[in-house]
Amino acid sequence: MNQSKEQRILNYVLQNAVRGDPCSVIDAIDTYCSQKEWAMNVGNEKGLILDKTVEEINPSVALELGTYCGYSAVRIARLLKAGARLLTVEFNPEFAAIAKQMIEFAGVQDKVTLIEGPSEEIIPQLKKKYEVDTLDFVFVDHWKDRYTPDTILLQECSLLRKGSVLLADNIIVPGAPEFVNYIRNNPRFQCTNYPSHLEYMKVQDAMKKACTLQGEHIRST
Ligand SMILES: O=C(NCCCOCn1ccc2cnccc21)c1cc(-c2ccc(F)cc2)cc(O)c1O
Ligand SMILES: [Mg+2]
Repeated sequence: MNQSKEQRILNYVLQNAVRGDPCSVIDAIDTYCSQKEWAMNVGNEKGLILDKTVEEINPSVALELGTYCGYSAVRIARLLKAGARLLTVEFNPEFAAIAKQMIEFAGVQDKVTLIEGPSEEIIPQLKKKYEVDTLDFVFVDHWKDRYTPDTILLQECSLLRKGSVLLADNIIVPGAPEFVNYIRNNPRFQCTNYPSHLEYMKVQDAMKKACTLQGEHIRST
């Protein structure tokens, strides 16, 4: 049975990166995916936008929707302060298995909880099963038609507070038009656009940051 692309990416990292060195893992994935086989990691250009957003927020509790091979989980986790944690959700079991090995090789496993399953099932479990109060940061990078329903679900589950920040990948390619429409017209969010390029390509893409202006509050009247 021949190997999957994701297995080849992991093998390349195991042979070319340094165990316990997250930056070498990130660089190895970017090298492989720009020279050998394209893959849907956020990549280095958008990765720098992700880094700056994480450093700005310095989150204690972060959520990622869409782990894939673990590239952005490693990117986020390497920047987290002692005691801070990242919960990352992956729907595809094969991808989750690859990501688990990637995260462990990078040495960030103590900061990362990898959860396998659909976001619409996992999000309502975060408070009770995963002992989350509210989320400081959410990186949204899963099915593009789930960006809006899951942003609504996060609010319904009282997981967003005043100041919680969402960062969404792929605003242009593959695109998340209904999310752009939803978040732009929602007074609860303050948005910022970050034009960039599709990972490893010269194609235009963008990320959108949405800051929550008001969290869960008792509805007056
Ligand atoms: O599709 C993409 N990502 C999503 C993966 C599935 O996510 C499924 N998934 C992961 C957790 C999770 C939790 N609940 C439900 C579904 C859940 C994605 C696609 C492209 C892309 C751009 C150009 C192309 F020609 C082809 C592809 C680029 C990206 O950066 C992406 O992120
Ligand atoms: Mg993406």
